[in-house]
Amino acid sequence: MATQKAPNRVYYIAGGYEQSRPILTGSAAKKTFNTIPIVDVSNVFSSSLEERQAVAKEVGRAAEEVGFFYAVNPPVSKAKMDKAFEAIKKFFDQSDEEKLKYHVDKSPAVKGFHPFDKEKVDAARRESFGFGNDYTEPEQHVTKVAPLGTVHLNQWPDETIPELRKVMYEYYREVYDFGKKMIQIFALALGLEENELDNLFKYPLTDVTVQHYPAQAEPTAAKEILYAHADYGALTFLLQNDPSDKVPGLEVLNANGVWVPCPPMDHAYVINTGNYLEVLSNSRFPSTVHRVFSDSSVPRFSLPFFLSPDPSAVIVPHPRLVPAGEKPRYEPHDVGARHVKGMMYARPEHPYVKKLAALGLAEKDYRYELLSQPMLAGLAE
Ligand SMILES: O=C(O)CCC(=O)C(=O)O
Ligand SMILES: [Fe+2]
Repeated sequence: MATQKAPNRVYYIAGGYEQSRPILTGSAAKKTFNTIPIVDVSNVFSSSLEERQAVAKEVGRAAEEVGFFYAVNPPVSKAKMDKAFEAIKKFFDQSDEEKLKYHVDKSPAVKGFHPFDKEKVDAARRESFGFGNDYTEPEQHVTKVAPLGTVHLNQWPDETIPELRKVMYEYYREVYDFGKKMIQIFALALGLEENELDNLFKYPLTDVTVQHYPAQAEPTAAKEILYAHADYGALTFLLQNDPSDKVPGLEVLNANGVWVPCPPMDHAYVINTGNYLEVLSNSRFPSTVHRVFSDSSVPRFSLPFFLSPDPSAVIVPHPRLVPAGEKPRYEPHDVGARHVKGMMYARPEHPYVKKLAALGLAEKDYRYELLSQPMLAGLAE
């Protein structure tokens, strides 16, 4: 974080770096969004290409102008969304001792429970529980069976809250299918063939990271409880608290440096494009900056599903989206290598990261199997 911040600029983290932009007012203000668009996605699985194209057109407009939209009528069961929230609340309600049994330090891919950061007393307070792609789990065998030598990445409280794994997977399977379908919708939105991006998302990296921002005993002025950032993956599908809880929170930054509220909407997703789609689209679909801003007078839960390309994929601006005679705006992004690098940067104290660092590998040799198949990487237990 920079020490000196100019009052007329907004600061955020994007692409792993702190960046900033001016707050533009009066005649300097640009034409930009002031609300989050709403797209009815009930036709994404329609058998009619025309109907899917119609959704894609609206998605494309929202992605280009805002980078965020509410997806109403998604093909994911409302009851499954509700059950996922209920079970996860039960998880967070447990004692610290119980929750710490699933500490992210115990997973080579940093899945599990992430406690409050005790050192940052005055900063944003949130704890989280995450799981994602782990093809050793039978629940994911419909997608892929892990090759020999793959270790468990996820951690589940099967003994204390057996329903957590069950309901999370019931939810996951639906949001996963929706996510893959949305990749096709985004392909159409970019003027590509519907299945043209599918080979980049065959066995994608996924993360469901449930966030819990507890209510604070002492009321404070509203502040950033999740720092301003742009998402790293391809697409994020966010569910927030039940809107009847009246918990505001998410805010999206427009081109004038103004924060636009994006409060919960009943059983609707907030979908936003992350860095990989920004690269793929040669910046037509920006990865828009957002934050969580709240006075923390009420607890807040959020349930994002992060979809990234396959760890073996290398993402480049699609050749048909780079104007003739121009250079692509981005260098190739090696998904697996970036994932490992990002983890090593963000979690230098993680026991597994320390082992990895001790190997002294060159960044070009980073690959996802270093996490999922440590034996093959020479990191046998
Ligand atoms: O908690 C939220 O609603 C936002 C979460 C988010 O932006 C993120 O984890 O990237
Ligand atoms: Fe985010």
